[in-house]
Amino acid sequence: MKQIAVIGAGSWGTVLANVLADNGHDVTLWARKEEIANEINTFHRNHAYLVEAEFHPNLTASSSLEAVVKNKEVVLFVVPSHAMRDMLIKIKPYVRTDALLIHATKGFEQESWKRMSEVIAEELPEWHDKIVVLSGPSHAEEVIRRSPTTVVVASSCQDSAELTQTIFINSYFRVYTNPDVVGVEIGGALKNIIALATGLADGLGYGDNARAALMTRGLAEIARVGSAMGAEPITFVGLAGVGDLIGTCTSKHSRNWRAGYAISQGKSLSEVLSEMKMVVEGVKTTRAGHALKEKYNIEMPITEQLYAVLFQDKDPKLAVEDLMNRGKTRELQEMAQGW
Ligand SMILES: NC(=O)C1=CN([C@@H]2O[C@H](COP(=O)(O)OP(=O)(O)OC[C@H]3O[C@@H](n4cnc5c(N)ncnc54)[C@H](O)[C@@H]3O)[C@@H](O)[C@H]2O)C=CC1
Ligand SMILES: O=C(CO)COP(=O)(O)O
Repeated sequence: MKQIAVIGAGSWGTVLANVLADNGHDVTLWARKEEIANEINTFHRNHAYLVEAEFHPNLTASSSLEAVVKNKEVVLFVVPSHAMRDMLIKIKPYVRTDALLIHATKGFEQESWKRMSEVIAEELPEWHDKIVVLSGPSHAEEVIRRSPTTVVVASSCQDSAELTQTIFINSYFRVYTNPDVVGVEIGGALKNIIALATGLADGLGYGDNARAALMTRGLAEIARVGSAMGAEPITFVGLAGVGDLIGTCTSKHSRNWRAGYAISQGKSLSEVLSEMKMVVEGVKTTRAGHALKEKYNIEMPITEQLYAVLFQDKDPKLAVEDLMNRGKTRELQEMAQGW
């Protein structure tokens, strides 16, 4: 049994905390709002994020970072990417020197375009080679029902990856290890761009062929930029790549898919974001993907078109036309750039 702190009481943080509590660990969840902590402690519920779920009684919550993090053997970060650095700065004084650090955030830091483990390593350098990332096709709404789910945990430290696997794995939550931190983080983050694009295409009524095209050609983009950034290409055919693309681009649970769908129905990006109570990482990640494409001089046509739709008012139908009318391409030669 481990003493575990979970930072972030949104949908994913709460559900991961509940998996750990199911596994017999003593789990304390940090909630930004005191009323959410009180609701979890009193009613074992967090209705703002998970309407019907009732949590394991071993799961308690607090809005005091010090109380949550101090003396904990494991600290799990599940805040949106834009909040990661700020949270790290705040918890730094309380983290035990031998704590296992895990994050489950899918995104990049804005402007620096750093991966989340790079941000953690900058703020907590003693952990630079031991950080673990948890990713894969895992919608909170299904994990809370204990529906069979598979995820991957990546770390350059095999012991840390295996310890994370051991504390999370159970009969509904199967955990694989992978040493490729870069690939797992990039796959998990960039699939949100493709999920947004798929929501748009579905909303425009383009159908199954277009969705399959976006997912497959999206994977090629992810593999190309991922390889350039040092990922193992084979990771992208695993859970953090193909797995999460399928899970997100075909799911109505996906906030990214739903945001894309809403934009296809004529809503502006700011309307969509203000109506959605939960984080839509793919919007900021489209900016990151666009910047990475420039930095590594890589072709990412879907990312480029989505960027134009989201931030330059391009008509989504015209974006699809432009994708379809690109120059002729040789599939194998082009795919080989990523694999
Ligand atoms: N919801 C899901 O099914 C999954 C989510 N993820 C990833 O997990 C991360 C968190 O997502 P969710 O829990 O779904 O988001 P959410 O929108 O449900 O909750 C976000 C949480 O972060 C807190 N928060 C927001 N801004 C903050 C700030 N500036 N400082 C501190 N706390 C802040 C909110 O109060 C809330 O508790 C994202 O990177 C997401 O991509 C990954 C896999 C599955
Ligand atoms: O990453 C996720 C599932 O694996 C969650 O995706 P959304 O943020 O689009 O809901």
